[in-house]
Amino acid sequence: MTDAADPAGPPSGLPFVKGHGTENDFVLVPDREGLLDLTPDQVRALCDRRAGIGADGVIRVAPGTLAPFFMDYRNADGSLAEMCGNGARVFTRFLVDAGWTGPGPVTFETRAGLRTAEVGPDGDVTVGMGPAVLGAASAAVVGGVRYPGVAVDVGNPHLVCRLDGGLAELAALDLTRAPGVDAELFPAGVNVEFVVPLAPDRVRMRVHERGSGETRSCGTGTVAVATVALGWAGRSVGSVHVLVPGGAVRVDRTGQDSSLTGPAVLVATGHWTGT
Ligand SMILES: N[C@@H](CCC[C@H](N)C(=O)O)C(=O)O
Repeated sequence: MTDAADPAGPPSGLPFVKGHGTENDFVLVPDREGLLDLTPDQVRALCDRRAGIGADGVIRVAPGTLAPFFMDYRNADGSLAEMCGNGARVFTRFLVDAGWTGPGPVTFETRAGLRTAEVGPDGDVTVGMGPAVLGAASAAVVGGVRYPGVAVDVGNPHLVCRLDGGLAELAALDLTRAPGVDAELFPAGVNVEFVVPLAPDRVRMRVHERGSGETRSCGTGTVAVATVALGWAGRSVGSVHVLVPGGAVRVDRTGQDSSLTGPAVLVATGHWTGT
């Protein structure tokens, strides 16, 4: 019998915490000393929903060089990403609940730069998401149908496509495979959002994430979508409620910068004894 299977013995394996933000789920690996070197194979094994813990991505909670903490985010396929909005909320929830930081604002490093986040009185977490910058017009192809869209850089790449066929068209999209995109415009891949406007300040979306497939939510994606949706209403600032399969978040855009507010929940802790 191994230690991990023996309730009387000390736990062995890699300590982890499982959490999610609007059902975009993550395995967090606390690494306070910055000693761990996660391999792409380990990330894939942790994210495996049948043979592992199961998640859309892995977040190593590590020390930063420009700030006390570094959010080291990896997609489920083992690839690195610059930023993860839902992950940033869950990362903040972990830092506060674990006592690594106090209840006030906390600044941490991501591959897209420094971000500041805070747990609000209602338990929701607000993250300063930095600039969201509109790019070129492009399109995504799903099931042979071409959906026009626009590129948005939120630190990571997005393509936001508006659907005019309403919620039925959104629900019918087959996102089990990656949408076809312009590989020259997106040489490092892209996260693709499909959006239906519901009101000037309310939209519903689905997303196919680079490196993870269809997920129940994407925080950077909601910021990209809100930026584009405000433009449809002839605005560049304001608040947008974004409904995703896993819940709802609010994006507040002030100038080029945005903040993202929504839930962040830790659901389990344990020791991973896989390889
Ligand atoms: N789910 C995340 C985004 C994660 C990274 C993305 N898949 C990429 O490769 O850019 C979010 O909540 O923002």
